[in-house]
Amino acid sequence: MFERIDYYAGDPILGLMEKFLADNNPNKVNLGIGIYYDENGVLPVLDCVKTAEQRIADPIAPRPYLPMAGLPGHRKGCQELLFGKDAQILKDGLVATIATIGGSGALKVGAEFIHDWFPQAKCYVSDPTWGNHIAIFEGSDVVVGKYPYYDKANSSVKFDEMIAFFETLNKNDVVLLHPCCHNPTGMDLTREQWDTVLNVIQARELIPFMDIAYQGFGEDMDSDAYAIRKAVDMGLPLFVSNSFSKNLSLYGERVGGLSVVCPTVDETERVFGQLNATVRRIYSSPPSHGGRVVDIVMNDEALHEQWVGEVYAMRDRIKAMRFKLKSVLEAKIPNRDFDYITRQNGMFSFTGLTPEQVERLQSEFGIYMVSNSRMCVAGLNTSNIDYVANAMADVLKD
Ligand SMILES: Cc1[nH+]cc(COP(=O)(O)O)c(/C=N/[C@@H](CC(=O)O)C(=O)O)c1O
Repeated sequence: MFERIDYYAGDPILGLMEKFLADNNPNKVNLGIGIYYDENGVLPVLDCVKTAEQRIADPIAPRPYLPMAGLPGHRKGCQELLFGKDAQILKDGLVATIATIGGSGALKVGAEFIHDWFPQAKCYVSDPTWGNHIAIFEGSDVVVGKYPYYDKANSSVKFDEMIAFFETLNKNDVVLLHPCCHNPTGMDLTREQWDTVLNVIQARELIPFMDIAYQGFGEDMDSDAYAIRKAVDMGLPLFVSNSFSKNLSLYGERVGGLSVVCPTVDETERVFGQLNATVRRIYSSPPSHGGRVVDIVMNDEALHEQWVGEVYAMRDRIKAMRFKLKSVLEAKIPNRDFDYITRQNGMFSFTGLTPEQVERLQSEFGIYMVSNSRMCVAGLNTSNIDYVANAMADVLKD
């Protein structure tokens, strides 16, 4: 009956987690999946979340279905985080926002929407990008292409090639963009470059789809949303998927959002309705527990302020690890350029190690990176960074 079903090769990121957990090496270090670990190598529960959880736990409340679009407070939290608390488009009711099952759920609903209502549209992702971008859009029968993005030789962005490529695209083609903290390269665009990108998108009448999964880990909450808000200022139609997995450290609660900025209130109503219809036919409604945590933290002024401070503390620890790793590697291999480590932004560093070198780190040292050489810098801490740097120096020297 099922003998013709293909074996699943596993996910290059999630599969790595399983291998890491099964590894008995006492010195093993997990630099694979994009998860923030604290200085003690522990996945934190944020203090603002602890308070929210206590409010949810007492008094304990029933767990009815949520609306298809999720809790209004979750949706409002997404909108104010992405567009700014006083954004005119929010006052004018021009944003259709649903709470989703993480950023992945947001991308899936967005991909289904594009397939259903823009059937001729192709979706172009950066080369390289987060692998699941391709799987999610292809899984919704959207044709996926790649736009030039990362220059491995110079650890930089192929900006001119990227723009030239966008100039060849057709009206309503979707371009999937990382507003900050690019995954997997960590290489972000400057504000001037974003302005140029958005001008080309406007001129070619492309559809920008911005996936922001690390807001607050780059510069700050508002700066990290520059591209989003600039697109709004330009009056562009815009899709934004966001994730609270990393910046609320709520990975397993599956909380995110999908927002669509529309030209008129009528179009907003139409889009919002179809987003709801799409949710209903995929997973019906989002999870309530995580949604309530988001609602409480995002809408309680004191908790929101505490949350921002906790995100910036995570951001700053990652930045400190970048500088430390760079200095240790420079000391060990003086003739090699490690500037990329501190030029890159957010949770990831694209180390440029070869697949063989990545494999040696794993097999000989128990250090896990994604096979494309992406390192989750948040897995580093003062206890393991010398071990990691020494191992990297060893494999780089041979
Ligand atoms: C750019 C991006 N977008 C969306 C997601 C999905 O987030 P979620 O809210 O958990 O559904 C992730 C997760 N990335 C990390 C984990 C994963 O691969 O699922 C990663 O790149 O390691 C991203 O890196």
